[in-house]
Amino acid sequence: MGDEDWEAEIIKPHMSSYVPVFEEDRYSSGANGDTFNRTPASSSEMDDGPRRDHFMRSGFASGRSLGNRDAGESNKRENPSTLGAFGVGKRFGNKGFLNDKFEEGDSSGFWRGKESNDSEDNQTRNRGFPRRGGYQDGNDSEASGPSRRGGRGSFRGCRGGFGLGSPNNEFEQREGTQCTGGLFGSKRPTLSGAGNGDTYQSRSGNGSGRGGYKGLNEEVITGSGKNSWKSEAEGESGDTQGPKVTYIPPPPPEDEDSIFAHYQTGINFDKYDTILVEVSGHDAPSAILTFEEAHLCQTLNNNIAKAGYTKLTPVQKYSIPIILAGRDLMACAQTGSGKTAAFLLPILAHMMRDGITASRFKELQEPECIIVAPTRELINQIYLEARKFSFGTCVRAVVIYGGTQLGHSIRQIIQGCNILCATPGRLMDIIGKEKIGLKQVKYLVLDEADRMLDMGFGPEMKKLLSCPGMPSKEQRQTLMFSATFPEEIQRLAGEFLKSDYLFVAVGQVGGACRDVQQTILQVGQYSKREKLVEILRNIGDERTMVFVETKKKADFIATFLCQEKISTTSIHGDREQREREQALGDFRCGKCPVLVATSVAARGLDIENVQHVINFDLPSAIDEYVHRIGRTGRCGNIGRAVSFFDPESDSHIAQPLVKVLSDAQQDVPAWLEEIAFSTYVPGFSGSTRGNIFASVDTRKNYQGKSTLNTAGFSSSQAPNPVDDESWD
Ligand SMILES: Nc1ncnc2c1ncn2[C@@H]1O[C@H](COP(=O)(O)OP(=O)(O)OP(=O)(O)O)[C@@H](O)[C@H]1O
Repeated sequence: MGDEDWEAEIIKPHMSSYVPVFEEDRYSSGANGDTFNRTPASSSEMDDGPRRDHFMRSGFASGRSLGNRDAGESNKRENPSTLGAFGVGKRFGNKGFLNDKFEEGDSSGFWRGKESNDSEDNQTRNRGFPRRGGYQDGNDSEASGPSRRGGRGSFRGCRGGFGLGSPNNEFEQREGTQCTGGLFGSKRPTLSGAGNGDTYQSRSGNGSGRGGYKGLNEEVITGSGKNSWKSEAEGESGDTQGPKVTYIPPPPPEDEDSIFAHYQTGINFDKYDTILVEVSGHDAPSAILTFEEAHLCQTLNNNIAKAGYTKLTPVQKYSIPIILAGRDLMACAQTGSGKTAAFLLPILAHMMRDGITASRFKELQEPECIIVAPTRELINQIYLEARKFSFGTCVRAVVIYGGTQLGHSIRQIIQGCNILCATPGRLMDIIGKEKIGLKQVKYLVLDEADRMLDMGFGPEMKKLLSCPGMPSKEQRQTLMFSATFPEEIQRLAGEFLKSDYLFVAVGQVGGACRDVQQTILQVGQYSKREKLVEILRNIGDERTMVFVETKKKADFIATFLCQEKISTTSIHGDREQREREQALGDFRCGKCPVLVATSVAARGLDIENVQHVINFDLPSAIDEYVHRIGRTGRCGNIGRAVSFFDPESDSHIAQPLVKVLSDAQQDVPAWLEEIAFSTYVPGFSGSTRGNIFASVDTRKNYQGKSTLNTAGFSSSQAPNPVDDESWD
């Protein structure tokens, strides 16, 4: 299918065939083995350069060499300090790219209207304005950073934007209505996309394009429209304009086998011990080497054993004693290395020690612990972990998130709630409904903390902390975890933490997991689909996540792959929650071995046996790249990530990408280095949100020393006192 077909494809969505799954007559290459193409970029991978005009788009074969003669070569990086060479700043033959740049939506209208970026980060604002035919306007990037195609800078003004009246929450707030007090006084519909006129909404439901979805557990009711900034509560309870969400997620299985189901650690699990760990801040407790040293209660130890954990990961060795000692913590460790248990286990241990009694049925629940995460699927996963580790105790964990019936969330809570796992929008709604009181909160956890504090969720987090009853930071324990921690976000985080918080960095802050073999292929946008199909056919049935930059593209690529008889499903923010969960379920169980996803699935998701990640589109920010490829290569298992690099649109990421590859001791293609040189920016940060390569606790810029150790050996602490003034 040529690119000229894109518009036709999208304007006539495959309503009957969507959700795009082909189970029968499913393509099988028979290549279940290790047939993945790891050959460095060959000339055929290079000849997909930008086309001079639209006519040239027909047919994928008419590629043009980009003049990067060394594209077929790659350099094995032994020395991670490649970046020192960026000062050369020489230019290679890439400048022609710009001259015949093709604007993707020019003829199709698919991405027309660049100012109208409706990234999920931005939806709050964009949905405040009338839109027409969802496929004709705007870039619908879900990128967590500013969109690179057209949307660039569109919300830069929000940077560090605490206090802005216009929350830009990426995935969560989109479900509700809000912002009336902000820059954009309009409301958004409660159901994603439903009611905004997006023509393809109908694909998922009964064909009615406007608020027409009515699924098994859902109905759409138009509310009356009372003004309030609050996002979901009113929307879902019908107080405001917009449809009411009545989806009730199925309860998770209750049997012990399902609760403790887990996958095996991989061959590189023991190599975690060789990773350097840096602890900064003063009086850090020593790391522990074994679970026994944590002196957890018997029930917890039983649960740990049933979960298949026999050995601590580095982030657990350091974080568990720190949390047990009652200290605030910011911890940064590579994707898939066990951060969830690193905070859950000591919190549960404290709760058991404190003799938490089962909270009984009452209208207002006062949880001792609140955990927030940026996406619904992730918070649900954290909840399942909390349920697993608290099995057999009287600690009750509850999960609430957007896209589900508000009444269902309330019913879950009033049955008793010690640990509340929530997405921010739903949490604020429930607090607003006075179903949750904050007075008893002793532990506040921000998972994916850099995301939770950036311009998307930062304002919501601020609101949470200023809610009546929320204990001050001196009276609660605040814990932040992520695989990436841009400097700028670290500074913001200081506001939430006690001044003597500890910072644990396992390996390089913001570094990619070394168990993921990374390959970067130079592929022009019009050759991407062909290349994708080629790779997926080689992969066979191995589980693969394909990341694209926009929701519409996710639909399109999923449909395209189904047409190619590759069993595929998709997850993105314009899908109903029920569909999202179904898609994830189908992917998890292997029914659909290919999941096309936007950034909504980039962080935190822990899915067994994901062997490949393909970046069909590279993200706009390098931290996003690190999280995406971290969906594979988890817990010591080996994974592979292939990224299509289109010089026309991706050169901005070349430099940080080279650094991530070098640091992870991956091959760096010569052509990528050339592009990185030619786009050299002095003092580059690698992220739209500051330097993700903060190799250390940013306080060290002010205070001096920290401690460096390999995991498992306790550190000698002699750091200087923190400059309180900088943080409070
Ligand atoms: N000590 C351990 N022994 C065995 N398995 C473990 C251990 N710790 C964690 N795991 C498992 O490793 C997997 C990854 O853990 P987890 O999801 O907590 O990683 P993460 O560091 O939070 O990743 P991400 O940065 O992607 O969010 C999970 O399946 C978890 O159950």
